[in-house]
Amino acid sequence: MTRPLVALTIAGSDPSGGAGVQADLKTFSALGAYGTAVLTALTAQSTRGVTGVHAVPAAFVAEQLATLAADVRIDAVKIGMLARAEVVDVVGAFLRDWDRDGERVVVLDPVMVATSGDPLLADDAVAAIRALLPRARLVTPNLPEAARLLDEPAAADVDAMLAQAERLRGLGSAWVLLKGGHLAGPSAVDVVVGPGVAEVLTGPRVATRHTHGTGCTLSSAVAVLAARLGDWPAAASAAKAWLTGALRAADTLAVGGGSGPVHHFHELWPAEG
Ligand SMILES: Nc1ncnc2c1ncn2[C@@H]1O[C@H](COP(=O)(O)OP(=O)(O)O)[C@@H](O)[C@H]1O
Ligand SMILES: Cc1ncc(COP(=O)(O)O)c(N)n1
Repeated sequence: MTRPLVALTIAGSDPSGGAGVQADLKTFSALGAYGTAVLTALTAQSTRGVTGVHAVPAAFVAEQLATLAADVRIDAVKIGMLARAEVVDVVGAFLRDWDRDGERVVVLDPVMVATSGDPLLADDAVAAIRALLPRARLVTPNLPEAARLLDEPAAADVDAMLAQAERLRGLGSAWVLLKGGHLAGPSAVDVVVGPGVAEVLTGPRVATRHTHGTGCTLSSAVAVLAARLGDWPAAASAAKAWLTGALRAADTLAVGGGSGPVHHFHELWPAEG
């Protein structure tokens, strides 16, 4: 049997299990990768929203990364909520060392605001995230995050998304997956752009309010699939198709009274009853 890929998430905790590190580890597991995790922040969070954020001291994030990387060979890194500029800088320093040649699988989801609208990144940390972009191979903003990184109004259609994704590449990552989940319409449209590539990924919009953690889940899936397939557009489109399945099965989970999680194990668990 071949050795499973080892994936690392550097992200925050969501106790409700739908987003953050919990979503990332479920995604890695569902896709057949071994999951490791470095915690950057604790949130007090449910499907209804975030009531508090407790950041991990930056020096202790650095210690977690150093201890892990000294022992475990990591095939793919996904970065999510970083909470504060000091933590962003620590992750940048880690990547400078771990990814000296700039050729490893590094996916950065520039998490700024939860689905519920609660802030997950300090206002003064956006500049630090911008400075981290060149350390990632792929960046996966949603529409408000892309607008904030570029200091522009949010894209309102697919042409504007393609143009913004290309401008985001100018900030330093070779590939950008700009997610259009926030655009209304019968489809959920994302775009992926990279060297000589501009693709529109169109999927059906699933009629569910259980979209908590879709961004975390997608970026983790792309990280695993990119390490496996060695191809960013193929990884993005396979990850989106898998996420659509997780959204289709989301209502069966019925976790919490707000915007609940997607079903990460939709391909593995038998239906109950
Ligand atoms: N109702 C839905 N049906 C199908 N796909 C969706 C739906 N909502 C979001 N998506 C997809 O989920 C992913 C995350 O999208 P988005 O909501 O834009 O990001 P975030 O969770 O970071 O805010 C994207 O691939 C998007 O197209
Ligand atoms: C700890 C943590 N990290 C990230 C998100 C963003 O979630 P989404 O994937 O819905 O944008 C979250 N709600 N909580």
